[in-house]
Amino acid sequence: MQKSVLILGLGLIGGSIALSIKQEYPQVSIIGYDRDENTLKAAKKLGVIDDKAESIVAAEEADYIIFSTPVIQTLELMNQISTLSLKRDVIITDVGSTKGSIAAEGERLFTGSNGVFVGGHPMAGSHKSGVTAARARLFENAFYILTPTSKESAEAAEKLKVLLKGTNAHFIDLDPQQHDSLTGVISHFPHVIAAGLVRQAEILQESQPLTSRLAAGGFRDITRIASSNPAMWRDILLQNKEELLKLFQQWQGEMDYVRTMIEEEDAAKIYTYFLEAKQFRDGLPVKTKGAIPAFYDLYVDVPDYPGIISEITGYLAEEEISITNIRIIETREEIYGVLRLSFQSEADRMRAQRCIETKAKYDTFFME
Ligand SMILES: NC(=O)c1ccc[n+]([C@@H]2O[C@H](COP(=O)([O-])OP(=O)(O)OC[C@H]3O[C@@H](n4cnc5c(N)ncnc54)[C@H](O)[C@@H]3O)[C@@H](O)[C@H]2O)c1
Ligand SMILES: O=C(O)C(=O)C[C@]1(C(=O)O)C=C[C@@H](O)C=C1
Repeated sequence: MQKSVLILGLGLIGGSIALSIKQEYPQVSIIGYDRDENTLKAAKKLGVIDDKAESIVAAEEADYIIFSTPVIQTLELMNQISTLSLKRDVIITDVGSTKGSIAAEGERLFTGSNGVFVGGHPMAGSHKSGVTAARARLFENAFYILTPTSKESAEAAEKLKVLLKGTNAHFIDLDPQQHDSLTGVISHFPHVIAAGLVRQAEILQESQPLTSRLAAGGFRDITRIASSNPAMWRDILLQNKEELLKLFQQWQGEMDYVRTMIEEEDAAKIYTYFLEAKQFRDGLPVKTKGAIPAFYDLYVDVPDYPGIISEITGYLAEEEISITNIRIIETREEIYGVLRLSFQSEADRMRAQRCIETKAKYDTFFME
C-alpha cells in the first residue's frame, strides 16, 4: 500500500495506531502532528512516525487522516482541517472515546469534495498515556468500533478496516448514539466510580493514616483506572453528559436498593445480589480482549524468600516458555508471595503449570 497517513496526536493511541499500520504496511508513509514538540521528537526517534508535520496543512497531502487527540481537541481540529484543500477521496477518522458529537460534526464537515468521515474507537487502552506507552499490539483481539452514518462512510469504513488490519482488532459497526450509551455503562461510568472510591479513601486517610497502607488487593483492582489521564476523562464526561446523567439516576437507585437490604439485614437478598453479579461477571468473555482485557494468568503460591522469582522464571526459560507479565500480589506480600505470571496463550499457561508443579512443587491455580 503506497498511501500517506496523517496522525494528529501522537500519544498512547495515536502512537499505537501508527505502529500497527507500519507493521502491516511498511511502505505506507506515516506523518505525525502533535502540539507538543517533545512528543514529536520522541515519536520520530522511536520510529513511530516517518516524518513530522510542521502544521496541520500537511492534511492536504494525506490519503487518510486520523485524529488521535483528546475528544474536545478533536472537534476543534476537525473544524480547522475542514477549511483546507483536502484530497477529494481522503478518508478521515478518529479514535475518541465518545462518538455522538464527533460523528455528527464529521458528517457535517466532511462531505462531497472534502473527503468522507467515519468515527472510530479502539476499545482497548491503558491508564498510561504518551507516545512512550504506545505499542503495536495494544489493540490485538480488542473490539474496534466504527460508526458509519451514511452509504459513503460505510464504504470508507471498509477501506479503514484494510488500513487498520495490523491492529488485529475485531471491527464492529455501531450507531454513534448506541456507542455512547454502551461505553457510558462499561467504560465512562466505571471511571467515575473508581475515582469516587479513591476520593473516599483519601478523606479517611486524613484521620486514619493506615488507610493507604491497607488499601491493597480488591481496592487496587477496582481503582486501577483512577490513575488515568484526568484531562482526557474530564473531556469524555462532558461529551457524554446525557448518557452519564441517566446512569447516575440508575446507580443511585441501585445503591438505595443495596442500602435497604443492609438496613433490613435481609441476608437472602444480599446473597442473591452478589450471586447474580458474580454470575454475570464470570460469564464475561475473558479469553478475548474486549472491555475487559484477557490474560492467561497463572498464580503460584510461593514462599517469600529472595531469589524466588528468578528460580521460577529460570524453570520456565529452560522450557522456552515466554512470560508476558509478572507480578507479586501485594496483599499477601508479607505472608506468602503469590506470584502472578501472564502468558500469551492457554497452551503456554498449561505448559507453565506442568513445568512449575514438576520442577518446583509449588501449588498453582487459576482465577477465572
Ligand atoms: N487511553 C485510552 O485508554 C484510550 C482508549 C481508546 C481511545 N482513547 C481516546 O484516544 C484519544 C487519545 O488518547 P490517548 O490516551 O492517546 O492520550 P495521550 O494523552 O496519550 O495523547 C494525546 C496526544 O494528543 C496531543 N494533543 C492534544 N491536543 C492537541 C492538539 N490540539 N493538537 C495536536 N496534538 C494535540 C497531546 O500532545 C498528546 O501527545 C482520546 O480521544 C481518547 O478518548 C483513549
Ligand atoms: O484499560 C484501561 O485503562 C481503560 O480504561 C481502557 C478504556 C476502557 O474504559 O476500557 C478506556 C477508555 C477507552 O475509550 C477505551 C478503553
